[in-house]
Amino acid sequence: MGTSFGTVVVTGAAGRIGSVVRVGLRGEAERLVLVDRVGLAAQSPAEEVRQLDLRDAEAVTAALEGADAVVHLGGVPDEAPLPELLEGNVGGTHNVLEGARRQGVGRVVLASSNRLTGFYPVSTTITVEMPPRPDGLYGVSKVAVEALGRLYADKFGLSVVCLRIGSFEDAPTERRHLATWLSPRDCLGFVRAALTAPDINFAAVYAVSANTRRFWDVGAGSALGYTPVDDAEAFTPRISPEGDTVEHDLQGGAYANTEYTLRHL
Ligand SMILES: NC(=O)C1=CN([C@@H]2O[C@H](COP(=O)(O)OP(=O)(O)OC[C@H]3O[C@@H](n4cnc5c(N)ncnc54)[C@H](O)[C@@H]3O)[C@@H](O)[C@H]2O)C=CC1
Ligand SMILES: O=C(O)[C@H]1OC(=O)[C@H](O)[C@@H](O)[C@@H]1O
Repeated sequence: MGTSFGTVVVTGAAGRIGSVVRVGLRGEAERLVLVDRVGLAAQSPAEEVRQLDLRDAEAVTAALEGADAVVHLGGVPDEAPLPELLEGNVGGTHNVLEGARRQGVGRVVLASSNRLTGFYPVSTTITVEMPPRPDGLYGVSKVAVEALGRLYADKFGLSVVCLRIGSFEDAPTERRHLATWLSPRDCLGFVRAALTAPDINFAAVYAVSANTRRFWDVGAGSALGYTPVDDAEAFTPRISPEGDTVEHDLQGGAYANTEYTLRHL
């Protein structure tokens, strides 16, 4: 594949999703700037590493110099005390958006999460027009992430895509994943589409595989030009019903339990 993406900055590049995106965009991005607070080593001449904390606004702005796009994955990926979520996710995303505004970055892709609608019942099909019902404080932080994206799109004309990522796993391992799974291949498909879809001021899209049992309307996903290909249903025989100790009727499953948030207060 050719080098169609120009300079792409990936934050959280050392993480689970970042590692897959890094490899996936290798050879496709002319220059790949890998940002994380964890040390990384460049693995190709096209790669550059920036070890920094996303809470450091000046360092983030400097890392975005000359970027055509940023895929912002860095942050706290699950329930945590609110100050950590506010600093890491809300503050970190603000720094990325503000840096992108100052550096004239053409496209900002933000890692949002399905957990911002995790309190809806499993029987409801969710569209991106429906109001958030977060399953915890982490979900609340992602509501703020999307609101920041919208603000920077509306007020400053940035082009922002929020990917509401499902459960990113090599393969589904629990019953909830039969609805929420996002395969690595589909994850890359959504990220590539989020980087290249033309004429976007703001879009929020569920990034989920083509699961027979999915909870989310992916009509807007095809508006990005990507149709997912994997279906968790094929893994059903490998998933033991005993794996679930509680029957969950909320989309966030165990994440929506009262205790899950109380443990982090
Ligand atoms: N894994 C999943 O299924 C889902 C992930 N997401 C979101 O996708 C993004 C990536 O998730 P994962 O790869 O699973 O998480 P991860 O924890 O594996 O990776 C996050 C990376 O961000 C870095 N990071 C965290 N705070 C930082 C800071 N202040 N400064 C610099 N680097 C920092 C960490 O060092 C880590 O390498 C997160 O924003 C998460 O909320 C959303 C929905 C589902
Ligand atoms: O909903 C899910 O399964 C996933 O959602 C997320 O946002 C989290 O980052 C991830 O740790 C969960 O596994």
